[in-house]
Amino acid sequence: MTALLTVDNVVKRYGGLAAVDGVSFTLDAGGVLGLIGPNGSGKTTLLGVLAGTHDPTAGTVTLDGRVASGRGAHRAVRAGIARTFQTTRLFGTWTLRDSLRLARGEVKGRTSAASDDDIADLLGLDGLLDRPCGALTSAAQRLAMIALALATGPRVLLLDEPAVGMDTGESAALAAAVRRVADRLGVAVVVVDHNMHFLMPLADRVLVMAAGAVLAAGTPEEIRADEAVIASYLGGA
Ligand SMILES: Nc1ncnc2c1ncn2[C@@H]1O[C@H](COP(=O)(O)OP(=O)(O)OP(=O)(O)O)[C@@H](O)[C@H]1O
Repeated sequence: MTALLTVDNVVKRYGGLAAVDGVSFTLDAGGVLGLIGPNGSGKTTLLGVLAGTHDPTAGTVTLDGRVASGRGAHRAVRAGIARTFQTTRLFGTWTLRDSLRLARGEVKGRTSAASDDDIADLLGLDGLLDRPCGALTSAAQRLAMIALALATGPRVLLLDEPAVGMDTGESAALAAAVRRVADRLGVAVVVVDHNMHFLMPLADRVLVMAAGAVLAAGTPEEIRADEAVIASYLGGA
């Protein structure tokens, strides 16, 4: 079986600095890849290349065999790659339902087959569709950002620190929601987060970055036992 997403030797340079330095991995439909590493190791830059906002200096990202990288964010979303950001971006006075309508109309020729109610159900936001986004808790606002990304009908979902600021219960609910999205919609998920209690039980595989390169890749169990990873990043986590 060919992978849904193939990242092949991606490099992103800023002058003399290789923020991403030859990263390769594949991801199947319904798979969840955790992306971890110290501050400045290149995780956000790599997400930017996947999302089309950053042109790679070298290498390619292909979705179902078609090159998706280096063509801008809009074309990446149209191809089926959607992302969320570290900060929430919602109109406070708009309801979640109105926001979903806007998100569905944003990408010509691409919308989710799942209804607003289906998306809300998957994410544990049922009952909140008609509330103004500004009245939602910050955890619900983070889930609402994922709902907007899902409204564009992505095949690949990129999540940039979705659990930041969440307590243990909230991050466990988020992990369960992301798992449902992967399992039921068959969406491939790449998730960056520093919260190992959230990420390790959620991810099928984990990629550890250090200074732009891949330090280690494997199952969460393999990564937890990897001495180089423990020394450089995980410590006692
Ligand atoms: N636009 C830019 N111009 C120059 N250097 C940049 C730019 N964006 C990122 N960098 C540098 O690239 C490296 C990787 O940064 P990046 O933000 O991708 O790391 P990160 O792993 O996401 O960090 P964090 O965990 O803090 O979010 C850092 O050294 C950063 O300073």
